[in-house]
Amino acid sequence: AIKRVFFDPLSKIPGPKVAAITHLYKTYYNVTGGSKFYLQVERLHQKYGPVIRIAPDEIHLSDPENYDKIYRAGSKYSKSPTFYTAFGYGTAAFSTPSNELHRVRRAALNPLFSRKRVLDLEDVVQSKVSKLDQRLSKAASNGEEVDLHHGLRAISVDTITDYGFGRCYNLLDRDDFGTQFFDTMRELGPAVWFFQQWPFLQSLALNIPPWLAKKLSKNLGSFMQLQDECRENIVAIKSTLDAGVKDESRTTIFHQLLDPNATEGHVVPSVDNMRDESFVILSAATDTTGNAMTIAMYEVVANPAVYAKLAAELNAAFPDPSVTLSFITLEKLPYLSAVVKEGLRLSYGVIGRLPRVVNEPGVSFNGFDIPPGTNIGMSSYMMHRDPDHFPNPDSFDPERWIEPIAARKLDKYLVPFSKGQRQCIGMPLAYCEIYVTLGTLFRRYQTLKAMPLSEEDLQFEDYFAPYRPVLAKKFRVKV
Ligand code: HEM
Repeated sequence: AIKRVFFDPLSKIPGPKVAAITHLYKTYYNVTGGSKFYLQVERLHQKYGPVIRIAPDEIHLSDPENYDKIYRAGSKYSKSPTFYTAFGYGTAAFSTPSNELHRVRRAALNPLFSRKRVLDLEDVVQSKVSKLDQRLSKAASNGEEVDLHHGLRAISVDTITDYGFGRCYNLLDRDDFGTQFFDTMRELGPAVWFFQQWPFLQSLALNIPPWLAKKLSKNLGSFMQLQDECRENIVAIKSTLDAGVKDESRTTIFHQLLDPNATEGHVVPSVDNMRDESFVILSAATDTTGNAMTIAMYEVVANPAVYAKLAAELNAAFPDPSVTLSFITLEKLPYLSAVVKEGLRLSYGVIGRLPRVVNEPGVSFNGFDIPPGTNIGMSSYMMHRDPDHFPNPDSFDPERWIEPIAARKLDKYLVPFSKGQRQCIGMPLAYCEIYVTLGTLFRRYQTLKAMPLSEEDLQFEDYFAPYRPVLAKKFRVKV
């Protein structure tokens, strides 16, 4: 403890002494009180300034001008192994600390998630939105409420499983929009904080026999079942390809990864590695996109002036409410775009920090020298709420994005997808989903009423993606 506080190369970095001494400091905030370490980090910045020490080997920065120095194309910073290994996804593009391995894996997956490919497969997104539209229309006839919290998430899950895996989970067809799937993802969330603190727990958890896991928790059991089904899907695609049978199905991430010529240096991963890759993509696509759509829709419905302005813009662009609203037309609408940006700003993508490792010969931020090997991170939560760029940051205010020159300057500080080489690969798909969903639903439904939510209901807990508290009332509308 004395060494870490007084004789460590990070000793001069301000912060609480207990955080300098032990990782238990961050674990405490991560696992108690609903996982709100991101709020504690904000409080520490208010107290200690723009560079703070949040763990024996970890620094957090709040000055928005530093973001592009860490998260940029060609950055030599690599992902923090201690942070990302705890997700348990081995060599997946998301979690691998190695920039070299990441470059090859990412290059193999890129064609599937390019903007061109998204435009080619826009029908997949349109078909999911159309299902939710039908559910709303039916609810309108029956005078029922609709659970949009889960309905919007079901769009993300059905889109990625259809688009990426070629096997749609069809949550939009279920009466409750597949609530159990989301409960499962949420239940597994806190594990990552325990695994970071005590890595042996991760080895134990990964070696639990499936029969025991199913007995321990219904959600864990259903997660393992999803994994088994995913594995079977990969094996089936692999056998078809190995047998040289012409595969008529659409290219999936598995076709892409099974192709030894996918990109230079690509080595076909094992079936389990591919299953991990697909699960990481599924997790990455679900609550991030779901949160952005939920926040944007809730705020529009709760704010009559915003709702009226958006409806007027959509009515003018699409005089016939029954047509298919194309993504490329929707993304050109200035007010809808401002609503989308506010939805992304206040849903944060990943709410906590994205730790990277400082490489040789070290670096200096805001006058503090930081040695190589230190974990360093910033967060969209702090970026998106910086009052210098986003005055009154908690207010959902599309007007801040309307004046084009001011908006272009603000774009630099909007980082829900992060930036640089480890930026979200699903960004074009996410934009397509968000625009088509908001555009279609707000063109068709202009008198939605949100069931009231309290401040507690609207809090976020940090399980990498932000989650509403288990007991919070969720976003429901009366049509
Ligand atoms: C609004 C929606 C989304 C947001 C805000 C978002 C945000 C992010 C962020 C911040 C990262 C960087 C994480 C880090 O540095 O550790 C990331 C990475 C990633 N996201 Fe997304 N994401 C969204 C949707 C999606 C979708 C639809 C997919 C499906 C393909 C996806 C797949 C991924 C993957 C695979 C990575 C890892 C990329 C890499 O390291 O090369 N995301 N996302």
